[in-house]
Amino acid sequence: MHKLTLRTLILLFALASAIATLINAFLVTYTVQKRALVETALESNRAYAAKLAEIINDNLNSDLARLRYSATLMGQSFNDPAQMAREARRLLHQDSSFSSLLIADHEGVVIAAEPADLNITGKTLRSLDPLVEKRPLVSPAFFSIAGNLVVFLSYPIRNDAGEYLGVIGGTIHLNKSNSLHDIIGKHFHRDASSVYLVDQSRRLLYHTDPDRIGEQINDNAIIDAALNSDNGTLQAGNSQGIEMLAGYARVPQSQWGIVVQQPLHNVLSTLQELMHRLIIGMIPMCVIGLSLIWWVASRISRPLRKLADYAQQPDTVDNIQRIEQVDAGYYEAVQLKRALITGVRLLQTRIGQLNVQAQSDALTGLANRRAMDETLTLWQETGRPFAVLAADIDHFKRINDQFGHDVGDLTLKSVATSLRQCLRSADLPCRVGGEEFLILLPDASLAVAADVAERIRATIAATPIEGAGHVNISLGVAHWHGHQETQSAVLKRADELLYTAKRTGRNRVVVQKANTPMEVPEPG
Ligand SMILES: Nc1nc2c(ncn2[C@@H]2O[C@H](COP(=O)(O)OP(=O)(O)OP(=O)(O)O)[C@@H](O)[C@H]2O)c(=O)[nH]1
Repeated sequence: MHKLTLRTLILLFALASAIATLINAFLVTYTVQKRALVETALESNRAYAAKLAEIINDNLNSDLARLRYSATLMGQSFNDPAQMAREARRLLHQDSSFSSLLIADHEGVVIAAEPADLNITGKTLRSLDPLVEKRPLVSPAFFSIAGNLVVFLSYPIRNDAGEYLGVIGGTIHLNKSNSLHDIIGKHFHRDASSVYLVDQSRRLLYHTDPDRIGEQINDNAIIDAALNSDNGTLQAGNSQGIEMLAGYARVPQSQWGIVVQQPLHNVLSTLQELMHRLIIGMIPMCVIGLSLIWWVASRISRPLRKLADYAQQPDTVDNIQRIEQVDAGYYEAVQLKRALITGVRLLQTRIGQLNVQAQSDALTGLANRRAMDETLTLWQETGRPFAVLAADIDHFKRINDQFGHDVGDLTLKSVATSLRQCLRSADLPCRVGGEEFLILLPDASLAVAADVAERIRATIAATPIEGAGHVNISLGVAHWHGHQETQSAVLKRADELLYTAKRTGRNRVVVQKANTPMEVPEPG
């Protein structure tokens, strides 16, 4: 049997739709939120990088401005080493921008340096670019004469006649606390993000992780972008292969690049947390929704289910009543119910007709032997007492022979009509042979049965038949005495009594003697 019910189908469909809708909503929400978060993170990193680049640039410009002031003074007293040393000391201690100060002549030989313990006076500068360029410069990172990783800010010294005399420069020690650390470190305070500053040669001047300062980084798309455009954003893998959301900007004065970045997974973790909460929050509504669908599905399917069940038992006696009691509730079920009632009625009527046909004699419409046997079986089971009349038309052969078979048939029908007229509705007249009849009289005593038999005999004798005139009938009357004898015994006895009636002159009734069930009158 097919187990898939309408309710299950509705539920499965509703469940599938709900799941598909939720997944779709979930995916759309996730995608839109992810894009928004990524774009926001990228833009915020870019803005922060641009701001840092601007501050660093301003800082470098103000450092160079201080060097210019000192260079102007030194241009006037370049031949006075003591004066130059004083100016270098003053400048170094003016603020904490530089880690050291030095003045070199036009060949790059250090003629004064602060702090004095650097011991580099008389040595030649490592980076000779300032001497070649003869303009204010910010160098890439390099290892100084003193062995420190530094950047060198320099300004040319000229006398009043504009003659180039040498250079004054300040170093920023990248591995020690310095102004860049102050600027970037002070402003930067967001979790899981990192910021770094690279020079033109891709060397780290500052990094959130101090151990990485001085490291040269090749093959990094974010650094490429930072060194080659003013500012922008990029989602790319870093040198460790971690996907990063980076904002970058270039420091115009030094052509350094500053990068602010955070791992993509870090940005998305908040979104995942959000989606997790979304799912948890949706569960109660899902449960309520599905319960509602379950209830509605039950309401929709209940009448159809009942109608389907009842449709499987169309010939059950009270089926129509049960179908009528189904609360259909909506148009389709109402129509189905009506159609089912009509169909079942039709079927039952037809079955009834077939039953009648199967149990009745086609010529007379009386019950046939099968119907009689069924009735007797029922009475046997219930112990219902009855009397039997065995009847036979007298000289019926002659009617056939004399008037033809059609008149014979007419005679049989007429006798059947007379039998019905003489009987109660509970009595059962049966045609069991050609012109032989058995009449069962339930709950009738022998005396009553004898009266009925006589009434039948007289009625038939008095009823003229078209084409045949009057016919007579002989009857034997027996009574069943209950379970001490079989039903076939009482039928046989009635038959024998009929035989007696025939033998003793026909057109008569012979009745079983009272209280002698097994005693049958001898033929006279
Ligand atoms: N017309 C007609 N005749 C039938 C039918 N069935 C049986 N018969 C005839 O009924 C006749 C019965 O004749 P018999 O058994 O000799 O009995 P009877 O002539 O009635 O004589 P008794 O019973 O001794 O009075 C036969 O001629 C059958 O052919 C039927 O359905 N229609």
